[in-house]
Amino acid sequence: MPTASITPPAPERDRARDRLALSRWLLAVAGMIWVMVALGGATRLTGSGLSIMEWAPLSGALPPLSHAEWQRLYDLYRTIPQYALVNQGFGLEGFQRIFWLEWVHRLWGRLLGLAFLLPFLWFWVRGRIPRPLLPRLLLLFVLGGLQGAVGWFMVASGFEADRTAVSPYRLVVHLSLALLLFAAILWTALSLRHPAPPPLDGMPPGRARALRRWVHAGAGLAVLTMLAGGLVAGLKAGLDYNTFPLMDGRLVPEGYAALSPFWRNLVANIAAVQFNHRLLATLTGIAAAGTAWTALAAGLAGPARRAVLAFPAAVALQYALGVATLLLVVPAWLGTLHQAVAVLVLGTALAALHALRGARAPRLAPSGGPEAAAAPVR
Ligand code: HEM
Repeated sequence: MPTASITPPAPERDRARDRLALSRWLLAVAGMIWVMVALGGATRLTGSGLSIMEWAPLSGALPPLSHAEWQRLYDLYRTIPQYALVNQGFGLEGFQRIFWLEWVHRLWGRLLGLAFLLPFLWFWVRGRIPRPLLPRLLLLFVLGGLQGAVGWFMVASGFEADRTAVSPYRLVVHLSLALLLFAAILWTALSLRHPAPPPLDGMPPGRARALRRWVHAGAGLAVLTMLAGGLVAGLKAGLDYNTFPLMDGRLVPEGYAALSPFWRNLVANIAAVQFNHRLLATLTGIAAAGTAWTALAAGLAGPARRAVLAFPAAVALQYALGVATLLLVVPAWLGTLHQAVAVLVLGTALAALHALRGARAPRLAPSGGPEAAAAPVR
């Protein structure tokens, strides 16, 4: 196994260059995760997710190359309830239509693994990865592999008797791990690129801390909204109550507490799950508005201003997309867009928090200087 001792440690002045190169690589990986989430949404919404009934991490990289192989996969698919209950008799052509998206989704996952592993090994062998960063990168790689396994665990739930879709809970786990990976990789990339927080010019410390609290609240609420959104998607709850803001003429739907014990409503009751998603989204919107108001009123300027204001803008867009998705009864393209923009919301929240690190601690070395380049990656 290669070690950092193969190449002598990079001289001090090269560290900033290494950090930039590492950050570019990780940003590209984060971008690929974003595409992966969008592909996952499209796969789910076009009913393609259960079309490949085998987990073959290596040999599955090749699509079926002969008629016999297509027929074999189609015959396998015909054994599951989704075929009998949803796609009965749609023929080999119909099967091929749903096959490709799932195949591309899995292929993209393999490419993502390579886009992480190969540059990682290259940087490592050349001694360009700061030592404290190594365990984090290794952990991220393991988590990425785990995500593949969780994906299969989720898909396998869709083959069970009487099921025509995957388990909503496994879907939420799969979505959560994707968001966690995206967040960790983006944060690491930002910390490599900007080891020191940007100055919060002209902002009194009290105001800066208040702003940071708003963004924190907004980011936490946005994450909860996303998890609730995963349940809405998993239970296909977007196909009911297609009015806004009322649900069946009421602000809180009548069947909110229909299940017993009560906690089951939070995860298994379509009315409650959809209402909770709307409520959390609205609270996220309020925190985002508070963020924008505080930043503008305090006259936040420079790069921190751009980073902070991008968050409320992304939330506003996502809110509007959510309402449109609901009113139009979840067309696949719009549902996919809503899922993809959720990642944008998370990304902008993290970028805003990253830009506001200076609000919680005294400033470190000036951005880009040698001391900054040697700073630990947080
Ligand atoms: C901050 C605002 C919002 C965020 C971050 C957000 C996030 C999400 C996420 C992550 C999903 C799940 C995607 C998946 O796992 O497949 C989702 C699904 C959904 N959201 Fe939102 N959402 C927001 C606002 C809204 C609003 C305001 C509405 C409607 C009133 C809405 C309606 C829906 C619907 C109907 C689905 C299910 C779509 C499907 O089946 O693909 N969302 N949302």
